[in-house]
Amino acid sequence: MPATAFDAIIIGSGQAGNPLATALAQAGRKVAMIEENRLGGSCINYGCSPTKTLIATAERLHHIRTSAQVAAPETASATDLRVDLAAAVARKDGVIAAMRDGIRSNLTKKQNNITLLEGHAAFTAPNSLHVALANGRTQDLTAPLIFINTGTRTAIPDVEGLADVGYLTTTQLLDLKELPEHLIILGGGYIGLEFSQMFRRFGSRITIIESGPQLLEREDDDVCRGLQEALTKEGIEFVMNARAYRASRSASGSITVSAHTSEGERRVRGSHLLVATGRRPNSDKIGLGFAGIKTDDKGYILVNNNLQTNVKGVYALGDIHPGPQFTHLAYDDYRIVRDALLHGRKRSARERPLPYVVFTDPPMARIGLSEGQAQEDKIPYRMATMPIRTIGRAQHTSKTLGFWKVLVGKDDRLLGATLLGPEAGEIMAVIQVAMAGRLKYQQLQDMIFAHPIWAEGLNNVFRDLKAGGK
Ligand SMILES: Cc1cc2nc3c(=O)[nH]c(=O)nc-3n(C[C@H](O)[C@H](O)[C@H](O)COP(=O)(O)OP(=O)(O)OC[C@H]3O[C@@H](n4cnc5c(N)ncnc54)[C@H](O)[C@@H]3O)c2cc1C
Ligand SMILES: NC(=O)c1ccc[n+]([C@@H]2O[C@H](COP(=O)([O-])OP(=O)(O)OC[C@H]3O[C@@H](n4cnc5c(N)ncnc54)[C@H](O)[C@@H]3O)[C@@H](O)[C@H]2O)c1
Repeated sequence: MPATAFDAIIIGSGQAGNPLATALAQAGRKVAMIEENRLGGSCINYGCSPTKTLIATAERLHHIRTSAQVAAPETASATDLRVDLAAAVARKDGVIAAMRDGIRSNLTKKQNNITLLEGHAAFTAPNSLHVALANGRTQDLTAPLIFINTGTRTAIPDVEGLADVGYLTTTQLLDLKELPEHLIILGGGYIGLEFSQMFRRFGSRITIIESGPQLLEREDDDVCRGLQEALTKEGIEFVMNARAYRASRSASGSITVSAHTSEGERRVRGSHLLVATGRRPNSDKIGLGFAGIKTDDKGYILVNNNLQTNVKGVYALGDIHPGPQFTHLAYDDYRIVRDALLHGRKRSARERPLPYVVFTDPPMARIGLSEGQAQEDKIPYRMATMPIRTIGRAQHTSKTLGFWKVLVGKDDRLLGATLLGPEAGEIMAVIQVAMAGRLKYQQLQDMIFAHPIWAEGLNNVFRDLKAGGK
């Protein structure tokens, strides 16, 4: 059969691809969207949304268990109260199914006229694709514009025996119906931390094995220490500086992970093992060689500031190109390409703010520079920290763990902030807006915030600014 010609083809129903398909179709382009798994990609099906939905269940359980902290009657002792994991997973499935249905209905809306193909796409030439459809058929397509939005999957580290012990990825853990008795987590990054607290609050014993000297390698030591202390208080165990080299399963079914650590040999035995040591790009099975599309040595597709690959008309959006991996950045990739193609407005993907939040309790949020980065880049700064417990709202709610850390430049404008504490992401957004508006710190210091909200802390956090970097 001859190839079907489109104006634009999108491979992967990710966070950039979905809105781009709609925008291009509404601008009159003939668009095809190809997805091999579930519409909505990782964020909706096995990333952000399912995780945060289950974290909400864990958080509610924690509130009930800790009700005595605010002198409310205790409804059950911490040891008695266990999650109904099957029900929690069913609730999560309902939430994400509704999101997925929303995407399907948008993509298949008659007036959008998007051709939705469910199957695996691979390049056969620079502007041609072959699709192995889920129904067993195949289809060839061509287009002058092709957008690769194929995302990532769990990277599996080189640990002897790992393949044989029946480890879990987050995708599998999110669907588990029976609570692990003791969950070992390989990796203390975003995923390791969020899942550790979720499953701890569900009632599992948790041990995190992390190869680095600190959690969250990009953050300042004091922030990582604060977060580790908070998680340790909830009973999460950490084995740091640990190089896992072997995994084995005993006849009774338990899993043992052996690791060399800075304090000697460690063996951790548990019932389940989650691998959360990073991601790898879904670029290995999409025929990049046939199109001549270049990648870095890890397989991430190289792009210029406008997200164009080295092949004319082919773009790479979202996690598949090198750089930080977040839904809000993938979505911004969509905006960059939409504006360039449909509105003649060019914006660089390199010059954009990078806000992010680790959804632990307390959460950790960051915008702009950390202290470590300011030092590394030799940027002059003044820095102040303020413990959460000094904020009125913290005292009212008994949520006193954490601190805020702010960096100010020579011109009194904000360079960055790292917040560890309740509603950290929301306060970070306030700071982000102040940075976008180029406000000086004194303006936040003197701003009237409603009493008694968390943001009131911004009146005080800059009080003890001191020159940093010495
Ligand atoms: C557990 C977890 C929690 C996360 N939590 C957060 C969070 O709280 N906040 C945040 O900002 N980010 C979070 N992320 C990261 C976030 O999910 C991603 O950054 C985001 O989804 C960007 O994805 P994308 O647009 O690059 O593609 P994706 O959403 O990954 O979509 C890629 C799609 O392409 C499809 N595909 C791949 N190859 C082919 C092919 N050859 N043919 C057809 N289809 C193909 C895949 O099936 C997939 O559906 C989390 C990630 C994980 C794993
Ligand atoms: N809240 C959020 O925004 C959120 C939540 C989850 C995931 N994500 C995204 O997903 C990405 C992947 O998350 P992740 O946690 O898998 O990766 P990560 O890169 O954040 O963390 C991986 C951790 O594993 C450690 N590690 C690597 N190899 C190891 C080994 N062999 N043994 C023990 N530890 C090892 C690393 O030192 C690192 O601390 C993140 O970078 C983030 O972009 C975001």
